[in-house]
Amino acid sequence: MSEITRDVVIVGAGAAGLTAAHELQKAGLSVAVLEARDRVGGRLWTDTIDGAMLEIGGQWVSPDQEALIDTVAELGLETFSRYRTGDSVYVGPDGTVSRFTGDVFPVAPETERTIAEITERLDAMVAEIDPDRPYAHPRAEEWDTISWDAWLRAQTDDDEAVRNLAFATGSAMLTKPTHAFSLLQSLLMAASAGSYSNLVDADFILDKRVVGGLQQVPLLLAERLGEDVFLGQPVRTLEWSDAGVIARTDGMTVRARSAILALAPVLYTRISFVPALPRLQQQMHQHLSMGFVIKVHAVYDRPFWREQGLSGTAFSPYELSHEAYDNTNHGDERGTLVGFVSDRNADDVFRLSAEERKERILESLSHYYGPEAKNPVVYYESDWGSEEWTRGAYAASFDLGGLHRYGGDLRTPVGPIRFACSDLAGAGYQHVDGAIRMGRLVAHDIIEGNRT
Ligand SMILES: Cc1cc2nc3c(=O)[nH]c(=O)nc-3n(C[C@H](O)[C@H](O)[C@H](O)COP(=O)(O)OP(=O)(O)OC[C@H]3O[C@@H](n4cnc5c(N)ncnc54)[C@H](O)[C@@H]3O)c2cc1C
Repeated sequence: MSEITRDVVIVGAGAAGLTAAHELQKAGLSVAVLEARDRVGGRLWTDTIDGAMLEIGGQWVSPDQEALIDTVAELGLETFSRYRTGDSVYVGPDGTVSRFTGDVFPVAPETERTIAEITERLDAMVAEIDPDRPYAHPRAEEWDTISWDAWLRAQTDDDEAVRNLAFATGSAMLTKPTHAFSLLQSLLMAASAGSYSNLVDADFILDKRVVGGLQQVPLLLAERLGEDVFLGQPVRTLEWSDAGVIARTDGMTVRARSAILALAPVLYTRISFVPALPRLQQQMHQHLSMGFVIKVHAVYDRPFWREQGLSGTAFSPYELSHEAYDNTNHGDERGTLVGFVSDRNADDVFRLSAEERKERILESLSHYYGPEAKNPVVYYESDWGSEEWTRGAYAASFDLGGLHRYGGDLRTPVGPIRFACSDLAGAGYQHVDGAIRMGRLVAHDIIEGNRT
């Protein structure tokens, strides 16, 4: 059992924790980062599976994600654009496959008009939301007590319009059924990316990737921190008082003046707090839950869809894989498709055998790209729901009514304990950018506190 003393102990070596640690160290404070897994990066994980480099976790960088863009540049990493030459594909309610360009789905003119009108309304509402304080909007309570689905259905009885509008923040982002979260939560998701229109624009939100993989961000940050990062050290107990904290793992004890909890909020309950966290936090944390999505990787000997003039971008709220993209690695001759199976669809396919699940998912991809999609040379499903130290994907959000009730308290420190995670962010919410912003924010709070 080793025992060390530092200024700050950071629990979790994801993008948020490592950013915080790095900022604190630059300011001259000593840190220890305790990580449960035997690797750094958390929800960033680049690995080689059957000879193919895959982004098992987060990968895309969009132009509004300035904190991530700065970090990527500062670490000397290069980016490349997602392949997007050619037509996108949309599968309609009766299974009809249509090609289109731009970000307007090829639906009937009346449905298109309805989608455009509601999008305009949503953009206006999103413009009024401060992503750091969505709960402060004068209509926060009203908007937080109606589900995203119910609000959309109150705007129009055009089911195809509702499904297309719903999935941008539903299956594609919060990855929960649209009856399970509020309109306000949906507006926050959009506000965190600048507007609802930005969120539905795949060319914006899924713009660039990092050559060699996004996990290099945490790997390089950890390299700078050197021996201050301790792997395989799940924090079991956190004793706290005004005098400081004592974090205990199975093999280590770290005494520090402050602690940063840089883990998904659904995992706070895995730590025994001594004394217990205040009533408010104990209640609030129960109203946050993880979304659930399977990220499916299918690698082919060549990007065959490009030969048919397809960009690889494909959408359908009626398909098992509601969206899919060309995810070919930089400079790779092989072609990779990435598809996503979200919320209840993910539940359903995980009830099948692995073989049946693969068959169903590839069948869905073949509706977009043709029968060749059924025969990848490498097939892999990112299954974050089974990861003990994450328990879902992409991130956590409040259940219906939780955001206006608890949002204002989410980041409030408890004694010497601060909270940082992408799931608590405003701008960049649920994204790596948000994790970096939160890491910087809590680090600067501690640095400022030290000066006064
Ligand atoms: C499949 C998938 C695809 C995604 N795609 C994108 C994308 O394209 N672009 C994008 O920007 N974002 C994407 N995201 C989201 C993004 O990856 C996350 O928002 C971000 O990486 C979260 O960083 P974090 O540091 O806040 O949390 P995490 O990465 O979850 O880090 C928390 C760390 O804490 C550790 N930990 C937990 N409990 C303990 C404990 N008791 N003791 C010690 N350590 C503990 C965990 O092991 C983990 O390493 C995706 C996520 C997933 C899962």
